[in-house]
Amino acid sequence: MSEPYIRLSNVGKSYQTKNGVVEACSDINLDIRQSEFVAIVGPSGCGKTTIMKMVAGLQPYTAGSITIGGQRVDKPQTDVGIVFQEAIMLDWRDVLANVMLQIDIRKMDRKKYEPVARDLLKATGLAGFENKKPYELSGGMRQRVSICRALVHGPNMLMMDEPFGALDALTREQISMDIQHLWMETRKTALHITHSIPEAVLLADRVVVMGPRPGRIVEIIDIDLPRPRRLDRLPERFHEYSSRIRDIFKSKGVLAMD
Ligand SMILES: Nc1ncnc2c1ncn2[C@@H]1O[C@H](COP(=O)(O)OP(=O)(O)OP(=O)(O)O)[C@@H](O)[C@H]1O
Repeated sequence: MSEPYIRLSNVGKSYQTKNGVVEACSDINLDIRQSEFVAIVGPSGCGKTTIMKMVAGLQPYTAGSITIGGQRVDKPQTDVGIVFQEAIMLDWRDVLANVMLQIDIRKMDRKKYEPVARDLLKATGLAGFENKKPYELSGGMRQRVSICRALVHGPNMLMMDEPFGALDALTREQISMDIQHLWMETRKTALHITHSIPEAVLLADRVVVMGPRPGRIVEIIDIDLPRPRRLDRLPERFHEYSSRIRDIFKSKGVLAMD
């Protein structure tokens, strides 16, 4: 087993607000190996987004330590692509130019990366849409553009914060499959935040299950299922993993079935 690439040791975060201190998460211990796909699933407000932002260096932590490749995270990380819930796009730029935004902001070589952007658009089913404007796309297509933009500069890490949250169920399913294929091709170290138990089990090597705020890790579950995982042929074990996670949420009072 390879050394951990991302390491969170006793990490905690408290926000200072005008109404006092909000403890978002505490005692977070998590090692993520290179090329591993880790999903974090947990109830609203348990600190999932906070954890992702702290790992990406976008939010300082107030306890513990985070290292990536042995280096302490104390500033925004450049070796990461992030996909947020809402596909934020510049309406005056076409699809290709929105993907290339990442390259422009980082002042990287346009000539070198434009073919990469085109390849990513092709891989996500957007060939032929390069010159469309964002407002001409569906929500799912816009989110695909965001995924391409997150990957175009070739980062080692891909972080996704409920990337399918605003999409309809069918589109969510399709994009989950797209993410799986992209990940299988690129083997980025992936951190995926979701409210959806089946989505976490479908995509991840390990699912981190969090309890309610202040969020703590309740359990980390290895998902031992071969890939590609197909939504139309989910094995019995897929449902067993999902039930196990649901049971954890029930035991923590997050889910009530009766
Ligand atoms: N910038 C901030 N200032 C103050 N409090 C914050 C800030 N960001 C988050 N919080 C609080 O920290 C807690 C955790 O928030 P966070 O967004 O990390 O949770 P989450 O699990 O991602 O939630 P959701 O699933 O609803 O997106 C919440 O109580 C939230 O109100």
